[in-house]
Amino acid sequence: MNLNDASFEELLNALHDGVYITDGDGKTLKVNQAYERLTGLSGADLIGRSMRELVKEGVISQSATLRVLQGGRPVSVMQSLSQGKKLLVSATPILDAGKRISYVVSTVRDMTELLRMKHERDELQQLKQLRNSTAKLHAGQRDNLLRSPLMADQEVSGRVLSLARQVASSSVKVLLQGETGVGKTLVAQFIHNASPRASEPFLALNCGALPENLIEAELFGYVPGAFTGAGPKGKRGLLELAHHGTLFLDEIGDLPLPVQVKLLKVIEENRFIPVGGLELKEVDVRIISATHHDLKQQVAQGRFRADLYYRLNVVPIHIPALRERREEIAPLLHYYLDRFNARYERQVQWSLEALDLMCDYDWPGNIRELINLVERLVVTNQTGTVEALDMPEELLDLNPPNTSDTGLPLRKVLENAERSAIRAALLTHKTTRLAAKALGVSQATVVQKMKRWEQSD
Ligand SMILES: Nc1ncnc2c1ncn2[C@@H]1O[C@H](COP(=O)(O)OP(=O)(O)OP(=O)(O)O)[C@@H](O)[C@H]1O
Repeated sequence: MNLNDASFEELLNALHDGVYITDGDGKTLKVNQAYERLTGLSGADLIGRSMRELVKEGVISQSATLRVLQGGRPVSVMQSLSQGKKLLVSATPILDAGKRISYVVSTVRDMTELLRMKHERDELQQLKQLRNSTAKLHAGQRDNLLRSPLMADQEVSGRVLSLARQVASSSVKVLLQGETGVGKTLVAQFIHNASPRASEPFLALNCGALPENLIEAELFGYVPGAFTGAGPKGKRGLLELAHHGTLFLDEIGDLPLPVQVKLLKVIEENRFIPVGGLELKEVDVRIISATHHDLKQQVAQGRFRADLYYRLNVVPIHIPALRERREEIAPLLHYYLDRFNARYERQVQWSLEALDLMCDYDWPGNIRELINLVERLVVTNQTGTVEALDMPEELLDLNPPNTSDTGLPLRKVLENAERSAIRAALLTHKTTRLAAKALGVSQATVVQKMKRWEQSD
């Protein structure tokens, strides 16, 4: 077929991709209409012109044709046009009988749409990962807990959960206060799940876990090249990813002051500018924050902005420490024993002595500490029953001895007397609980002393 043939021309113009044909010296012979449309260049200005000249004049930025003429092999290059279009140019040499290049045929494909779709897919992936990492925070127990929140029938937790349910329906800002491990994240997620935003993302950020610049990048996102090390594609911030949903800001008391200023602005205006960007982004995000600090005290010390404190603290919910709701310890112990028995296919039980000790303990790490201990006791148990003596040191050390008088002969005498009294009581009553009762001391005291003797013997 002749290149100037009308039907060849028609065929070229029917193609969706652009086509650019040169001869073996790089002189332009043909371009199709799709090429003109994609590049905005006119065939009339190109035909007959040498590719070298066109590149020199800046009409074409990167020429795949010239590379083919130099290397003799097919080449693909990505061209960026000033309107933001991205074109994939693939050039192929056509050889004559003497293996010399007689034509170079380039096809030009608009990748803008495809790249946009890929970018969207990447962002979706990023969002999914964020959701997963948030969900993973609670080791898979969260969903069940949220559907039928445990301890809802207990006085203290019942009060917390009913307040949480009340505030769920509006987007009012809630500040959750309580020690580590009391269930702040769980309550935040419970509020989200009971709210009209339930089907939208729930994303969490621990403000104490990252340095200032990274917190900013996480919250507000950044544009490409915003700072050294910024990804080439930029990144959407949690505020944008949580659009229509809920953003849970844990350890808000650790938020650096400059970021507090920016967050206040977002709360007041519902919009923000990503790091290094110029464009304002509008967002609709419910913010729930949490802290184990006394934020009011931090305000007084100038470490937390008063205006932000009042904005975030519209409804304060205090979640008491586990030792302030002791009646919940035993139900939690049974609940998590069942969970870990099922997970590890065990049938471990609590002895009454062990249960007593755990119910007397103060649990400084609250429910998280309780969960970890139950898991450890289930996994390491050999006999099917967790006994008082299986308890870790910190649970037994309820009445630490006054070490200043160790070594006194009188102490030794008393210790020996105690030892024989306890041994006798144990022989008679069989369990530490009953022996302690008979001796008029707490079970913990008996267990603690036995353990210490065991170690010193
Ligand atoms: N009422 C409850 N019933 C059962 N498990 C609970 C309950 N409340 C919290 N938990 C569990 O206790 C663990 C700690 O809870 P959570 O992470 O919500 O505490 P937190 O106060 O957010 O802790 P931190 O301040 O350290 O982030 C989680 O595994 C959670 O599922």
